[in-house]
Order: sequence, then C-alpha cells, then structure tokens
Amino acid sequence: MAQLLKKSVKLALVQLASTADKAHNLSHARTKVLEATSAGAKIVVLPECFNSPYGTKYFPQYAETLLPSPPTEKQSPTFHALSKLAKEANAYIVGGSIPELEEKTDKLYNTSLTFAPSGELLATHRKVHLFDIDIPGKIKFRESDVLSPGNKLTLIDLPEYGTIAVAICYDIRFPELATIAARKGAFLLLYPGAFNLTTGALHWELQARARAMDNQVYVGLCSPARDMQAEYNAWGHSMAVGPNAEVLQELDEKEGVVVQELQAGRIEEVRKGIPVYEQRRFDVYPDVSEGKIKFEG
Ligand SMILES: O=C(O)CCC(=O)C(=O)O
Repeated sequence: MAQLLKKSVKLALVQLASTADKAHNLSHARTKVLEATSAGAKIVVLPECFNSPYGTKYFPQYAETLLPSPPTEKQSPTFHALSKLAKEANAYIVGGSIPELEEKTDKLYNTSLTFAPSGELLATHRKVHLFDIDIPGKIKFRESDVLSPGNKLTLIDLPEYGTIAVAICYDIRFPELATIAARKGAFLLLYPGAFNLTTGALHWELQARARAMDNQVYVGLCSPARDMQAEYNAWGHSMAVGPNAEVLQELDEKEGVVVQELQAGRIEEVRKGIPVYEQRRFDVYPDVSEGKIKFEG
C-alpha cells in the first residue's frame, strides 16, 4: 500500500504573541514564519485568530471579506500577506484563522486560509463547531452570539506529501471529523486553536493525543502565546503529536516555534503494530466516513 505521507517533511507550529495592531501582527507573523522555513519547515501553521485579539467583540472589528475570491487588498490584507509570504517562504501556509465577513449575507465566520508555495489559495475552512461553553465560575464563551458555523470538512492535497485536514480549535472535540479525514487518507490533522486556562489544562493535550491515537496519524495544534493582559488568556502549549499518540514536541505558554520532522513510513509502522485499521467491525456499526459528507479543499 502507498504511504500516506509520501516523503518526510518538517512541520512548523508558530505560537505567536499577537497584539491589537493587525499590521504589526502580520509583519510579526512574517518574521516568525521565515524563521521556521529557515529551519527547513515546508508546512507552517499559524494560530487561531492570529492577527487580532480573541473575543466575540473583536470579530466584527477585525473581519475581512474573502469573497469573491481572490479579494482585493483592501477587502483582505491578510489574504494577500499570507499568499505573498507562502511564495517568499516557499512553503505551505495554514493561516491559523481570521474573522471573516460574508458581505452578501452579513454573516461572520471564523475562517482558515491555506496557501501553496506558489501563493495560490488551496482551501478555506470555516469553523464548523462554534465554541459555546459555560463552566460556572470558570469560563463562559458564546461564539454563536456573533459567528455562523461553516458546513464543510476540509481536506487539502499537498502533491509532494499527501493529504492534510484542517479544522479550528473547538472542532477538535468532535472526533468524527478527524476519523473521516483519516479514513479519507489524511496523514496530518491540523488545528489552529486557542484553548484557555480552564479547558487547556484539562483537555488540550488529551484531545491532541486522542485524535492521533484513534486515527494513527500526525496531529498539530497551534495556539497563540499567552497574554495575561488580554481578556482571553490562551493556553499556549502548541504541540506536534505522532501517530502513536506520543507528544513529539511541545512549547510552554510563551511565544515560540516548533519545527518537527514527520517521517514517511511511520504511520504504516504504527498501524502494523496495532492494526485497528484492519480490525474495524463495520458489520456491527456504520463507517462514519461513508455516505453524504460535504468537503471543501
Ligand atoms: O474546546 C475548548 O475548550 C476551547 C475551544 C476554543 O477556545 C475555541 O474554539 O476557540
């Protein structure tokens, strides 16, 4: 059987310290992405809401318009900055996420853009599961007060390497997405995300390792750096996890960059050792990757 990851590749997770100044955030992201690609990274991931503070009140203020595609520079400076940067860095860039305004409907989305080394837009993922939680005395957050959900899974073909899947933060809590992506052949699941001090401590690593373990694939989580002056305190701890659910590298809460080599053949080695891939009992329960599934990529 062909290897899911066709050739070994270095993945970078860029844990950025962002500010309220979008232009600064974009130029700072450029510096850190170029640092990662100088270290050999060919797939570079930015955090959720990497060019604005994170919070429902900021989404309308920082939103950019992406449709029709390509947008003008004025509609989306981030689109153009990332496209140019992918070309300059000669790498795939999974551009974390930004708030998106769809002008036609006046709806806001939490949206991730992925660019090829040519600068071409490869895929757009709108966060499918909105972050609505209420843990008394700890944290209440309702993205659905201002955002609308996306309605597609995002699988992206990187011709030299294979297929990756991109989803955003809270999406990681829905294992069906990951399982479908893995069963469709993804070697890597990427989640730009901004967990917090409550759920980060509880579930960040657990979710990353669980998605890797269930599916025997690589997983990358990319968070903003923690800012205790901000209203929302991100957990940080961006991490790369291997197909045997082992944490390969993890940052602390400060700004930093993870560069991790993903090895061709490793997924198959893990699946040979623990062959759940061949042991599934679709005669007993349905295969979630079959049937009507909406994709974007
Ligand atoms: O799932 C969580 O605990 C955090 C999710 C989150 O922060 C987000 O979706 O932005």
